[in-house]
Amino acid sequence: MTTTDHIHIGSLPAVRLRARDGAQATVSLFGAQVLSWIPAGGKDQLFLSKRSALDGSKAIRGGIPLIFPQFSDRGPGTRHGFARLSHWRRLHGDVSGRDAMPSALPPGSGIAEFGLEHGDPLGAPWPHRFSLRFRVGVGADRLELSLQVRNAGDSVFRFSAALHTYHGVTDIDGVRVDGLGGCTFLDQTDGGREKTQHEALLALRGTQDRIYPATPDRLAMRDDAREIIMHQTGFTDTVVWNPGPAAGLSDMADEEHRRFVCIEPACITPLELAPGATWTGSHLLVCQPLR
Ligand SMILES: O=P(O)(O)OC[C@H]1O[C@@H](O)[C@H](O)[C@@H](O)[C@@H]1O
Repeated sequence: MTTTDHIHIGSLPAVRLRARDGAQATVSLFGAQVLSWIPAGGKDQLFLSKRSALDGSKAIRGGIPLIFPQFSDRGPGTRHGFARLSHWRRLHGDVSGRDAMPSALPPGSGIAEFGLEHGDPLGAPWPHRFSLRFRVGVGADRLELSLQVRNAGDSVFRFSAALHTYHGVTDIDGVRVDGLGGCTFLDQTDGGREKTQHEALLALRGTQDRIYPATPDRLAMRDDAREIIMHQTGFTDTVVWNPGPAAGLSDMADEEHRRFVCIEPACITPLELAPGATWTGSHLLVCQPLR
């Protein structure tokens, strides 16, 4: 049986989805942020900082923050957009067939959909009429995420979007990212300079903040215990971020930077959306234990 429990994480209302095979995901309504993903028979794959605010006073540090409509400080609005700071609604009804992407989830998966519209409190400062739908599905070894952006107004708007996934790892030194060899990237730690990644496997050393435009739609992240295969559609770019030891983030404990790497499917250069048009970006994560 699939179940959905309404729970609280800190003081934030959240939904826990449980698939028939025991796989589960927890999604905070604050930000529609996935905070935990446990594949069937496995353990949590996501990092959540011990020092994260969990009361809606600021963005949650960990899980999968949903970035919209601005990436980082690349625009006049809220850093990384208002979606991660907004209170979303759980949408009811049949959500299984609505998505543009064919689902790779097995029968008996847990699925829920969340919505945010213009006019919702924090969306108000953005002067465009929009409708966001975020679908989360979990089952077996996989987590499937799909973000739909609709222009509900009568003029074109531009937006960026990303799924800022914090992959939990045993230790950052043992992490390798596969699939970005030969790709160019903008090195955010070096004034945004364009460089090429010559090595086939990316090792994470010190501070890393890279935007890879036009990435392959399949990447993999490996640490000592498992491999996470990532597929993205709609999202054209990938961001790889780890703050390193010197970042001094107030919502992260000492040494916690060693426990995650962010690999983010993204559209950094703003996309244009015509009135009535819809854009969909999807992300599929598959967890494979290493033998
Ligand atoms: O601290 P924030 O706002 O969650 O941002 C975290 C990081 O997010 C990454 O996506 C950016 O590339 C980094 O530059 C940024 O530091």
